[in-house]
Amino acid sequence: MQGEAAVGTGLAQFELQHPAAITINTEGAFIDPVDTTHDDLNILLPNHDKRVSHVSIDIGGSLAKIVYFTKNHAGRGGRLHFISFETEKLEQWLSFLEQLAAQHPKDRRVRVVATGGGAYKYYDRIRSRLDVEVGRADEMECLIAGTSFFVERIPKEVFSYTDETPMLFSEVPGKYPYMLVNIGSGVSIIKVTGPQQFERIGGSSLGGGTLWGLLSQLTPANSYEEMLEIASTGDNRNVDMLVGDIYGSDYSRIGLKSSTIASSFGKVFKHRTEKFDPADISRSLLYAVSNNIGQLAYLHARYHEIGDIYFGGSYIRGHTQTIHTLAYAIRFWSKGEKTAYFFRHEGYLGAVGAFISQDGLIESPRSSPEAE
Ligand SMILES: Nc1ncnc2c1ncn2[C@@H]1O[C@H](COP(=O)(O)OP(=O)(O)O)[C@@H](O)[C@H]1O
Ligand SMILES: CC(C)(COP(=O)(O)O)[C@@H](O)C(=O)NCCC(=O)O
Repeated sequence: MQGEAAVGTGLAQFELQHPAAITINTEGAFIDPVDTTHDDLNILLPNHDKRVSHVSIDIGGSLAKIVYFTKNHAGRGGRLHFISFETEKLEQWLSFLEQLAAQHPKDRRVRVVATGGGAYKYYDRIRSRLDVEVGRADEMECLIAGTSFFVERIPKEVFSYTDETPMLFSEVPGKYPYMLVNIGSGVSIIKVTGPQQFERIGGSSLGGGTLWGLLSQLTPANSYEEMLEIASTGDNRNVDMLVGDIYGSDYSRIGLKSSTIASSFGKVFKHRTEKFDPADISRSLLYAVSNNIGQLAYLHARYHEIGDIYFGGSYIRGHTQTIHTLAYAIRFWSKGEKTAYFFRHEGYLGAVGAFISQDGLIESPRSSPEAE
């Protein structure tokens, strides 16, 4: 992020403040309106004409996210593609990378820029399987670079949430300092004070892996999507103990409405011989994890005097109840003083950061100066 002045100035080039940076021409960039599913949101780059000879992959604890560029056959520009696989299904993402490498012009070999823990864990596997150059880029640096790229360069990427307008594309402040809360398998909270200037100020092990892990034991859901779907039909009041269940009404003296959750899963113990509905359980746990992250985010933002909080990570997955819960938690605790922002490509901050940073080349030298 280049500071307030850079936002909305229509600057065509995105350059990381980094010696190994590459330039992506983002003039006229937009999210393809034809792509309607959450997983298939290509970004069109109508003016990027330079050759791109690399792909990036962010290999996290749960998902491996890939970003790659294809040129338009007819005319200028091209598109950025986004695709993810479960990390443990190694064969799937390795063979996808293999296919991408095979499609590349024979005179220029593709390079892989990898980030996330798997860039270390699976480094030898990727190298031996693909026989390509593999560079590694730091996960936190990539997250911040990707955030800047999306915030500054991609219109209608970042949004805030209100009940009336679940995706509000108002002017994004884009100023420092801001806080990034990345909800992947675990949660990382990062304070960003300038271009590539950041500090990881907190984290939590209660993140996406927790929700998905517990629900895969407690419900018959076979996929994360299925779990989110059933969560949206559930009623958490059958599982959670509300203020009203304890007081019989609001507890207005300390500002708690009767509908406020007093204790997540608090009703289960009393009725432990009953079989609870998986949909109610899913919704309750989704609220519990999201509320907890929302409150943690607020407390960090308050302590560090930060007003703008960006939430990333595949945990969110465009799911309205999750976004609502996080946005509500920030609004409620900050009494409307802080704002939560979300991304349409929320799971790809790190992968996009790796794509534009090219840090990995530090470890494997460039084969050609024009290769990007
Ligand atoms: N298809 C999916 N399979 C498993 N988990 C998913 C899926 N889609 C979203 N998630 C959620 O996203 C989390 C992973 O988020 P991500 O940002 O990719 O983190 P990581 O880098 O740790 O893999 C999972 O723990 C889960 O909560
Ligand atoms: C170790 C991690 C940075 C790895 O990133 P992830 O694969 O979860 O996206 C993340 O899981 C994390 O920050 N966990 C929380 C650790 C803690 O602060 O308690």
